[in-house]
Amino acid sequence: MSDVQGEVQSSPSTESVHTHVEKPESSEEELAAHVAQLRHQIEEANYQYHVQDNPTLTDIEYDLLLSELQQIEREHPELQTPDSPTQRVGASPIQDVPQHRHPRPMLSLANARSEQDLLDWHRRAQNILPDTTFSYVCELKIDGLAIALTYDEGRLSIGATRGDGMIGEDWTPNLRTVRTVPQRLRGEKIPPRTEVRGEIYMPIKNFEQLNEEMSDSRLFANPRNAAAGSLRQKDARVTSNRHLHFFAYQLGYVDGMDVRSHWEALELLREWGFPINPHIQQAKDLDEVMAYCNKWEKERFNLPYEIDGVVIKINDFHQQEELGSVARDPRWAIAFKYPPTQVATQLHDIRVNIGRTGSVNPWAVLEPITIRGVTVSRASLHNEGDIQRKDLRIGDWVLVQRAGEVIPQVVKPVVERRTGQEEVYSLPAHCPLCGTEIMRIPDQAMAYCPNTNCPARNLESIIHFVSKGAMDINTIGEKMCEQLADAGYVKNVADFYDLTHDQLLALEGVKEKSADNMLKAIQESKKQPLSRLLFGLNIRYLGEKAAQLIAQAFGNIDRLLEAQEADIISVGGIGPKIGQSLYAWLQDANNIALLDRLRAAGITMTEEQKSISGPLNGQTFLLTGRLETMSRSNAEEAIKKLGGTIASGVSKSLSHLIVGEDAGSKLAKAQKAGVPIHDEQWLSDLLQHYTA
Ligand SMILES: NC(=O)c1ccc[n+]([C@@H]2O[C@H](COP(=O)([O-])OP(=O)(O)OC[C@H]3O[C@@H](n4cnc5c(N)ncnc54)[C@H](O)[C@@H]3O)[C@@H](O)[C@H]2O)c1
Ligand SMILES: [Zn+2]
Repeated sequence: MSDVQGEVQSSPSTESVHTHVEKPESSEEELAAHVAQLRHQIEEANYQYHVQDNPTLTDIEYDLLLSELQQIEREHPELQTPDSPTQRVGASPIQDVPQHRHPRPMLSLANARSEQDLLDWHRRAQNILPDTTFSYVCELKIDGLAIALTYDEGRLSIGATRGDGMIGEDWTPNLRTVRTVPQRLRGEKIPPRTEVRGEIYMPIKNFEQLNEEMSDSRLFANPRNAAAGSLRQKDARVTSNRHLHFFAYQLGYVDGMDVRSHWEALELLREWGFPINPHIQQAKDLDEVMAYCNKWEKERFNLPYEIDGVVIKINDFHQQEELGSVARDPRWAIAFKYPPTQVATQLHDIRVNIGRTGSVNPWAVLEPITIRGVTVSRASLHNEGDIQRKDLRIGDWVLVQRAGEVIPQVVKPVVERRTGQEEVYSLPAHCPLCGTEIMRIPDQAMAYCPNTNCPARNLESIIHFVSKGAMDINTIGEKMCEQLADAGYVKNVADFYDLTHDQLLALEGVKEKSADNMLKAIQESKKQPLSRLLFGLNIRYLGEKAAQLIAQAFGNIDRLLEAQEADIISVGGIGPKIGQSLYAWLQDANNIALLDRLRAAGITMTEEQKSISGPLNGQTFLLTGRLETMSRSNAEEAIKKLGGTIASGVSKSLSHLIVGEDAGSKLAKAQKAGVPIHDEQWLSDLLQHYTA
């Protein structure tokens, strides 16, 4: 029951997963049977969604079923029943949690999906209250779950979920663990009793973290389910660790105080210490409402939490009361819903491609679907570990998400839709391009084709070498790289510098002029600094930023080649993963040979040291011998951070020579040149002085 996401789902009856139900011949009996079936499906979906926090349909599929039922009931009022899901909200509370009867029902919201729907809503209100001008409050529709908090004499006494709208589940101890739910009201005006409503939600970041810690069938589909599943836990300590947040958006009721409008109520809630969403705005007409809806449709992906639409409320409480409600929705409010970011589709196959560092990258072949106006037929699957963690099987129905990010992601399988025919996937044992055995690194989710001459890898790596952030040889594009690789002229990146005019002319479609331009750009690229070269060399994990940090820290390739693994890892911003990978790359004889060829070709292998302004500006330092309390590269970095420069050798202009154990010839040279000489203690005092 309550520790819902820990439960294995019981498989629902199969008809609950077919969303398209054949409408029978319109004989009365058959229509009644159809209605019964629709209701059964909707009830089942409600149970999975509201009680198990684990939807088996997407919202679109659910909404289609519900609106079909609503339409039939409108056309055939004789088929309406008070217990139809069109008349009720959510799902009944579960039995073994204390129940709370809401003094005022907690309703749902009617949906609008277009401007026309909003105009219709407005017209219906206007028909009931002719000659009335409405003003509105626009709010983000936070995708979480609604709760009602009761305060007696200003103290939180009950916290309950919406349940079926009449009776909710009492989760007071768990709600007390949510830090943004006030235990006591602040301020002067404390009523004897009041009820405040709002949304419990989980920020996207925390949702993603939580899902990373979860496994396979326990994955949450979205932050909404994660919030609901995390609140409804038997053990309040679990809830407490789940990073739930709260926004208040409604005054349920208040005893002994006169509040006239929703806007006034929000002000009061703020005074009492409730978190109120900062983006709530008043609107004087539907144009302003529409502008708000349009604005947030685009900007919603920059929010730290998910919203699925905008809620528009008629501001005046008196008007609200006169409008009242119909079935499960108030007439004075409406939800403007955005197109969904998640859609369910079938996973037909999993394929892999080989990246420029040899990484094996699996991707999903999907039954094409449209998400937010774009047809999606493939999605990234990150790596094998991710596929296993999510327990994705070929043939599965999967939830695919296209939210802020451009590349669609497979969120999770819809386990309830499995037929038993699905196949567990494992990566090919051999590289699909060169046949080399795929290598796995223990403790890392990644798999690699270790063949440095793998055609896929070669092509990708030479494409990367000429690309913009790397050597920027802009007259050579992807297509040309393919031609050069196919012709056998470029087998590794050093081959670019041996290309001849005649070779280029021999390629299809290459004329004098373009051959000239290519050679010129290749020539130019020799001036690129060390950081560009390092980034261009396709060293696993070494991105653009890391390459810059390394080049800044070591200044030239020789010092980098001399460095120990620990020296590399100790560079600020470089972790052990990058450090180990770079160090291993630099030890490999093939790579050293490659660097030698590049050096012989005349490529710049130094980095101009960025001058940082600081107290040591204008002073040059040289360190020699072994230091006791810090590594040499750490010390050098600290000096540079304070604006000092590291010299490349002893000269008269050197400001300080720092001498450690077993200092060599530099010491003698410095003594001769009359350079000030200091020990390690002097340096650490100096650094301490400026950094303390
Ligand atoms: N996938 C499924 O199987 C399945 C099953 C049941 C329900 N659903 C989804 O749930 C929807 C129905 O759920 P519902 O009845 O909660 O309606 P709703 O989510 O469309 O709207 C009502 C809810 O909006 C929330 N809300 C967020 N911000 C708000 C604000 N500022 N002011 C007021 N309310 C705010 C509240 O929680 C409120 O209860 C369906 O449209 C469907 O998308 C899906
Ligand atoms: Zn290969």
